[in-house]
Amino acid sequence: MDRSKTVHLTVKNNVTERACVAWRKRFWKLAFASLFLCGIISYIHWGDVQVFGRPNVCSLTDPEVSDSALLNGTARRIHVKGTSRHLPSIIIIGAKKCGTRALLEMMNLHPRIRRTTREVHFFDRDVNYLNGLPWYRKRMPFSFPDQLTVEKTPGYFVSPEAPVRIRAMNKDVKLLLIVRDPVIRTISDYTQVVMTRNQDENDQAEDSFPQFEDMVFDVNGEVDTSYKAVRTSIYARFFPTWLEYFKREQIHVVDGENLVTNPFEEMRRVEIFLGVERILKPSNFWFSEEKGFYCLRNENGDKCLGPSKGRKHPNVSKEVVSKLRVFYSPFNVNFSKLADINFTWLVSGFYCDDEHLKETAVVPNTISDVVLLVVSICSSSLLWYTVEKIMMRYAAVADEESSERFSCLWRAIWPRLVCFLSIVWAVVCGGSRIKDRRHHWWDVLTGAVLGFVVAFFTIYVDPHRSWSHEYEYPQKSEEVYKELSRKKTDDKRRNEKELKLIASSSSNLVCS
Ligand SMILES: Nc1ncnc2c1ncn2[C@@H]1O[C@H](COP(=O)(O)OS(=O)(=O)O)[C@@H](OP(=O)(O)O)[C@H]1O
Repeated sequence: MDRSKTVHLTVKNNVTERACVAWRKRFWKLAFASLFLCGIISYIHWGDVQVFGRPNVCSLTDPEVSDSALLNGTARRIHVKGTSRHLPSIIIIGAKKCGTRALLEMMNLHPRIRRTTREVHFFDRDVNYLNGLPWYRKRMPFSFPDQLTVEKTPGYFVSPEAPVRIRAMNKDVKLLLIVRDPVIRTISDYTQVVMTRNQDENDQAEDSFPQFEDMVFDVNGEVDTSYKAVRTSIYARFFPTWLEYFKREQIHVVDGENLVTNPFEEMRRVEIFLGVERILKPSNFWFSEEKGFYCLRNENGDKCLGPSKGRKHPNVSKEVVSKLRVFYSPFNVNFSKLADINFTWLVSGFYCDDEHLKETAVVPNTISDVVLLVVSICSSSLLWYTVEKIMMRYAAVADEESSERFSCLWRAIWPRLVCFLSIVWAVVCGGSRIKDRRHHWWDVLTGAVLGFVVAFFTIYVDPHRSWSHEYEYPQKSEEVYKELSRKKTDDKRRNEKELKLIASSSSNLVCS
């Protein structure tokens, strides 16, 4: 009897095992299919493809100047029926020499956006501001009601009055701030002044103007913060005022360095921030070897920025550059924290090839980062351990109930589903942190490695688990099955005995 029971149990276990394999296969098929579907949906949503509700670019014409006119520089003001001037709902506030013109022209490629051609200086110059909003509106381009007007004046960023004045006009306005490596920005600012001065003084020799070093350092050799070109690059000094008047979500910070090397990526972020259709494509940007920068392209032709954009910078010695980098380093870290962004060049990028700068680099929030790390490791291990215990318990219950489906669900499907969803969640979180520039990809990769190590040890310390990814407890379930069948046989015997007893006592009764 024992032998026949064992055979029966082995067959039963094999059947359960086979059913579980089928369920497992089904699960993976379903998981991969849903992952594939998610991939397609996110590609359509985030990628270069916009299948649903893609507006017809050709039907949206520039109401004021045709693109071809803009591209060949013969723009004339044409007032198309149904258009009017609107106060801007988007303003590029700066910073000067960070690529504000490039950003504006790239935005203008979008049919939903109309831009002013000139800097208006309304909010930073009293003489203009006193003219009132009607004066300001007159300087705006004609646009259709569904189009957004954008204005750029880099001087706003450093103006103490501009934030409060802009808020008084429209507290919901969307602001764009473009920043680049502060040292390069300072050199660019200096170059512009030198060039303009030399042009004004009938093209005198370049060295008639003080050298860069003489401008940025005072007589003691310290960085001269009274020099405007130096001051403007201290982004952390001006940004807090903007945060006083506007919510952080209202200000989009554009990476000026990335706009030079990867304009499509930066413009995609701008489109997302503005909530306009994603229309710009990589083909809207082409690299001009002659200019050394990306130029713009639309169906009407090509356009590069003028000669005042992308000027040749003077040679600045490595020592001067290093000294300036040390000076800007704490301000950069501060700005990075305030804006909650992490441009690689802003906090760490340039320290790599500069040995002595590595020592002076500010490491932000080291202690709180370590505490956070320990807390997160402990909590995730504990959570995982608890989840696994619950699943083990249910697997045992399922075994006891000897329900094949239930057993498969807890032993084969459920743990895999939890695992799979956790990994998908981690990947999506990591990806979005990189995308939003909250983390560098290197941080996310390190986090992932750390996660795997912690997961391995969590599993390793559990005495009931092996590193086999199998949530099956063969000895346990075998024992459970044996116990169960023993109990069943005993019950059956007891029943039979009781029945016999009842039968004999009832026959006795009848006979008597
Ligand atoms: N695509 C493209 N073409 C040309 N130039 C580009 C481009 N993208 C960014 N840049 C950089 O923009 C810098 C000028 O910045 P701004 O337009 O903000 O200058 S200004 O404040 O309006 O004077 C300018 O600085 P300089 O190189 O010092 O001239 C450029 O480096």
